[in-house]
Amino acid sequence: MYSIETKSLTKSFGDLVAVNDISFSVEKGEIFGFLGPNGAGKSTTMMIFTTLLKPTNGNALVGGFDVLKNPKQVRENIGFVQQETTVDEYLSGRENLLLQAKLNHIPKNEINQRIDEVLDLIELSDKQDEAVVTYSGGMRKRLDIAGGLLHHPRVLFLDEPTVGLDIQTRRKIWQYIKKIHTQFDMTIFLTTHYMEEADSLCDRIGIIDHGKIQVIDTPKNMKNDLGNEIISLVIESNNNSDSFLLELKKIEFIKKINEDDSKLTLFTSNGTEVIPKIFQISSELGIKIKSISLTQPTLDDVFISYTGHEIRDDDSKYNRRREHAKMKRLRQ
Ligand SMILES: Nc1ncnc2c1ncn2[C@@H]1O[C@H](COP(=O)(O)OP(=O)(O)OP(=O)(O)O)[C@@H](O)[C@H]1O
Repeated sequence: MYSIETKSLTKSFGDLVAVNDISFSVEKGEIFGFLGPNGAGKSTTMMIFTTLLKPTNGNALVGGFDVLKNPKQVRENIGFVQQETTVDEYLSGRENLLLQAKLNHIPKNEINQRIDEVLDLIELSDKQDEAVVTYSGGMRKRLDIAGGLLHHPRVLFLDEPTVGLDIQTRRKIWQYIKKIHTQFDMTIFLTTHYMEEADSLCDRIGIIDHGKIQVIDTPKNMKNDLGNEIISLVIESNNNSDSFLLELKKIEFIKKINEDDSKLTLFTSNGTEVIPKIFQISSELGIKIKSISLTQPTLDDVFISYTGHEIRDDDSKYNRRREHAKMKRLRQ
C-alpha cells in the first residue's frame, strides 16, 4: 500500500524545468527523504504533493487521493510543516496550537486533549503559556511540527525540517521526528540537503538533482553499492596520467573511479588488495603519488558518485531560502 504515488511528474516555470518527469512511490509507514542541493526541485515537488502547486504534467496520489481531482481530501489527510516557521511570535505556544486546531476544524470537544497530546510529545508542556517570542529556534520548530500533527494526518510533509538550526538542536529534532513516526504510525516525506539528516532519519532516500531523480534506495544499500571502501588518491600529473587511469580501471575489485583534476576517488570492495597494485602501476608509469588514504563510504560519497558534484552545504542557504520563499509567495 502506497502513501504517495507519482508518475511522470513535471513542473516548469517558463523555460525552467524545476521537476523533470519523476516517478516513484512511498510506502505506507515509511520515512522517505528527498536529498538534493539548492534548486534541485525538492520544494516544488513537495508543494505539488501538498496541493499548493499544480503540476505541468503528470500526476500524484497522496493518501490514495488525486492531488488534482481531490485536493480537499488530500489536505485533510496530510500535515505540512514548511521550512519557514509559521508560528505567531506574540501568542503563546498553546494559543498558536489553538489557532491551528480551529483552522483544521478539529471538533471543539477534542481540541484541548489533542493540544496536550502534541505538547507532551514534543516536550513543550512546561513552556506552553509563554510567548513564542521567548522561544529558541529549535522550540519554534517543535511547535511548528506539533501544529502539523493536531489533525492526526496520515502523511506528514517536512520541508527542510532543521535548516538554520545548530547541529545539537538538529539532532534533537531528529529524535522528535522518530518519536512522532512511531507514536502516530504515519508516513513521513521530508526534504533535506543535510546528508547526516537523510542518513539518520530515512528508510529510503531519493537523490534529486536538476529536477531529476538520480537514484532511490536505502542509505545502507547506496553505500554498499559503492563497495565497502574508498581509496582517495592525489597524484602529480604527467604525460602518463591518462594511461595510469586506464590501468587503474583494469584492476579487479574497483567498482568506480571519480576524477577531479589530480584527485582520484576509487570505490572498491577490497582496498587492501588494490593499494599495492596502485603503487605497482604508479612506479611502472613514473607517476608520483602525493597522498593516499583508505576510508569507508559516506552518503556524501554516494551523492558525488551519482551527481558528479558535492551537495554544497553552505550556511548562507538559510537567508537565501527566506528570499526564495518570499519570491515564491509573491509570484503565486
Ligand atoms: N514560483 C517560482 N517561479 C519561478 N521559479 C521557481 C519558482 N519556484 C521555484 N523555482 C525554481 O525552480 C527550481 C527548483 O526550486 P525548488 O525550490 O523546488 O528547489 P529546492 O530543491 O527545494 O531547493 P531550495 O532548497 O534552494 O529551494 C529552482 O531553480 C527555483 O529557482
